[in-house]
Formats: sequence, C-alpha cells, structure tokens
Amino acid sequence: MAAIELQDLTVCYHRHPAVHHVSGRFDAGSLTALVGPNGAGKTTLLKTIAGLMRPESGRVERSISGGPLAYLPQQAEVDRTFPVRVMDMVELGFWRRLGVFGGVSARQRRQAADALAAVGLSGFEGRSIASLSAGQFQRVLFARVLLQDAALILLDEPFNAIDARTTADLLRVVSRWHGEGRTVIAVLHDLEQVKAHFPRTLLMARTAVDWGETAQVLRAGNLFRARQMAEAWDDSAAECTRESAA
Ligand SMILES: Nc1ncnc2c1ncn2[C@@H]1O[C@H](COP(=O)(O)OP(=O)(O)OP(=O)(O)O)[C@@H](O)[C@H]1O
Repeated sequence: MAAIELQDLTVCYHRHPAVHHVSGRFDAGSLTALVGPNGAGKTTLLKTIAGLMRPESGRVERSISGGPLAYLPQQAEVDRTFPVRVMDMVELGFWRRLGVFGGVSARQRRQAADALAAVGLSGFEGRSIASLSAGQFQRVLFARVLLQDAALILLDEPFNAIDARTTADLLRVVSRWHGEGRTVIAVLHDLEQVKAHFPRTLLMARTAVDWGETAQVLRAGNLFRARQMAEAWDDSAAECTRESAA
C-alpha cells in the first residue's frame, strides 16, 4: 500500500522548477533515503510532501489512513534563541492531543521522560535549549518526534554536523520507527550510511534519476548521471509553466 504517491510532481520557486515531473510511491512502512547533489530539490520535495509548499503541477497523494506526520527541518532552519526548557520542547510532541487549554498528564510526562532517556538525554529536562550542543539539540528534536506518534516521519539532513556516536544513537531511533511500521523519508548525504541503514533510495537531480532498492539506485552510472545533471543546471532557465508539465 502506498503511504504517499507523487504524480508528475513539479514544484517551483518564483516559477523556476526545483523539482520537476517526479512520479512514484513511498510504500507504507518503507524507510527511504532521499539523496542527490546540492540543489537537487531534496528539501523542496520533503517540504512539499509535508504540505509546506504547493505543487506548481501534479499531486502528492497521502493515504487517508496515513495519520499525522512529523517533519524535522534542517537545524539551520530552527530558531532556538527563545527561552524554552528541554522538557517543554519535547512535550510539544503532544500538542495535537492536548487541545488549546489542555495540560500534560502525569502519564504523558512519564512518556516524555522515557523519550528523553531513549535519545540519551536523561537529566537534561530543565536545561534551556539555547545551551545545548548541535548534537544534543538534535536528540531533543528526535525525542519530540518519538512523542508525536506519527505514521509518516520526514527528516531533513538529520545527521548534518552531528558526531558519530550521536548519529549511531539516532540511527537506532530511525530503525525503531521503521520496525514499528512507520514510513520514514530522510534527506542524507553520506552514501555509506544510506547503504548500511536505508533499504530504499530516491536519487534526485531535480527530477528522479532512479528510485527503488538502495543497492540498485546507488550504482556508479546513476551517481555519474546525477552529477552531470547537476553541472548542467541553469538557475536562470526557462520558467516553469503548467502547460509544459501537462
Ligand atoms: N526559498 C527559495 N527561493 C528561491 N529558490 C530556492 C529557495 N529554496 C531553494 N531554492 C532553489 O531550489 C533549488 C533546489 O533547492 P533545495 O534546497 O530543494 O535542494 P537540496 O537538494 O535540498 O540541496 P542541498 O543538498 O544543498 O540542501 C536550488 O536551486 C535552490 O537554489
């Protein structure tokens, strides 16, 4: 069963296509790496699946039984200058189930403490998020996703600037989500990591170069083709029109 189906999807910035004519499906419960050169449209595709950007043409179909989604943006996009404690940040994972005036129950507080323990941050509950290292903050964001109980989890470069130990710990959390039957899509740059931990891969170069089993997709020929396509990109290329996507 498809968790998400992309139908001839084209997404533009100021009418210049960043993603064009991508079709295919993410099966329910699949674990997929989204890879490709810089500027390949990976973040744009993830944001469009998350509903944060509108397609210029084509569609993103999410299965009705898909439930809520969790989206983890690149760290650079997250403002953590405001005074929030680690525990408050993690408990935001419950917001869908709290309502406007609802407080966190004792049971939810225990779940939040368990989530912090699962990412190796017991004892950090009262720390301000501004005081955390990049790796510690990423652990907090993963703990929050743990509480969101999302059927679809979208991660944008979750291990960027994160050390090997934290990456290994968080990869275990990703594997846990996969084991629980959630659909996970992660933008990644480390191809060895992708080969070791992600059964499926979508290789992007604005359009899909290949999409399927990781070992097949990451063949040298495909990677060469993606690089060549990246070299040919022209950011002042013709505007994207609905007609051309038909
Ligand atoms: N806000 C924006 N306004 C205009 N153009 C944008 C915007 N965001 C991205 N782009 C352009 O869209 C194209 C795809 O960008 P995107 O960030 O999706 O690529 P990416 O594959 O995630 O790249 P990276 O690996 O460098 O993170 C690039 O040419 C980029 O310059």
